[in-house]
Amino acid sequence: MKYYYHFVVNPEAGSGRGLKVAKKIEAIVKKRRFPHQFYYTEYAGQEQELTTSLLAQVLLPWDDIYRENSEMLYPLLVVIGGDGTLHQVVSSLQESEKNIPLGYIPAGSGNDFARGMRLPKEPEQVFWKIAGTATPQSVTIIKYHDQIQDETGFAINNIGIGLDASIVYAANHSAAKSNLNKFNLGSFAYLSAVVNVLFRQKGFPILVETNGKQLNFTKAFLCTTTNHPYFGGGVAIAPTANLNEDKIDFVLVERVALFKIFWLLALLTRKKQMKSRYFHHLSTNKLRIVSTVPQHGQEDGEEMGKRPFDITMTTAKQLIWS
Ligand SMILES: Nc1ncnc2c1ncn2[C@@H]1O[C@H](COP(=O)(O)OP(=O)(O)OP(=O)(O)O)[C@@H](O)[C@H]1O
Repeated sequence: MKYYYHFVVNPEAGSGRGLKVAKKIEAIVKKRRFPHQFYYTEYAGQEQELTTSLLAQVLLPWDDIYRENSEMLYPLLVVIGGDGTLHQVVSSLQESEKNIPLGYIPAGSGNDFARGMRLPKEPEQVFWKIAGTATPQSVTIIKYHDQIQDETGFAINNIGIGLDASIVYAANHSAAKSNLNKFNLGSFAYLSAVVNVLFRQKGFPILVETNGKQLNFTKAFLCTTTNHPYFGGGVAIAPTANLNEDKIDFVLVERVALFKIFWLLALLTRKKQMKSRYFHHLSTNKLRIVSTVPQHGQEDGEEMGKRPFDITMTTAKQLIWS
């Protein structure tokens, strides 16, 4: 089996890193004469449109038969971009219910999914790993349904209600981001949003249901469901989570006095957060979270809006060429 590579690229990911990575990969596939085509997005959300048209025209569901067929030119979708781009493409693939695999070459600023997958750092190495793979691996992602909005979706990293989502919102809407992005200092906007929100985010009541048990928290602060350890650009919030297990991990941190939050952050940097009694963690394959007080939500770093939630999360499977 050989591949016809279909590269969907967000050139803007990682403040322009997407384009640089795509050019490196283009040099390889041209030199080696690998059949390929590049599709560059020109605006946010176009990656979904491109995926939908590739689904209709060229992509084929994976079947082990292809592996045996040396004459076969299998159409392989490869995403070059950050977590947000990957989120959009995977959502389109999942909605199609066609069991389509994809390769992923990270080029964002956070790259949490790539960390969870333990992909090599250099894009060329990631490409050669894809090119040398004969069969995709099945990884666990999150499927959700929100009862209130009757909305279904998928996440490749995490879904958060509360602190992390407020940070995403604040960073996206901060004056610092729009002024500083052109100098490549988006991370300053992120840091200032973190500090700002840490001071302002209040505790909120939340109900969690899993395995027939109900847990009530009166002062939730950070409430995140994840399928691998990392969030927020490399913070190992759930160190024991694993993409290859049919489980999702739920993490809740209670609102406590500010000095205790800084203590918790210090524990977090050493992956010792489990020691705190304000840190709660569980691993499951089905979870319902109810927040009647409107809170910001985020899915893979994309805003879900400020709203009440009654959200049920289960595991889903995505084939990754790696
Ligand atoms: N050509 C484009 N111009 C502007 N935005 C785009 C374009 N193509 C895609 N997008 C949008 O950019 C957003 C962010 O992309 P992405 O997450 O891949 O990059 P990033 O934020 O730099 O990386 P990370 O999420 O890993 O930190 C996504 O919502 C995506 O839909």
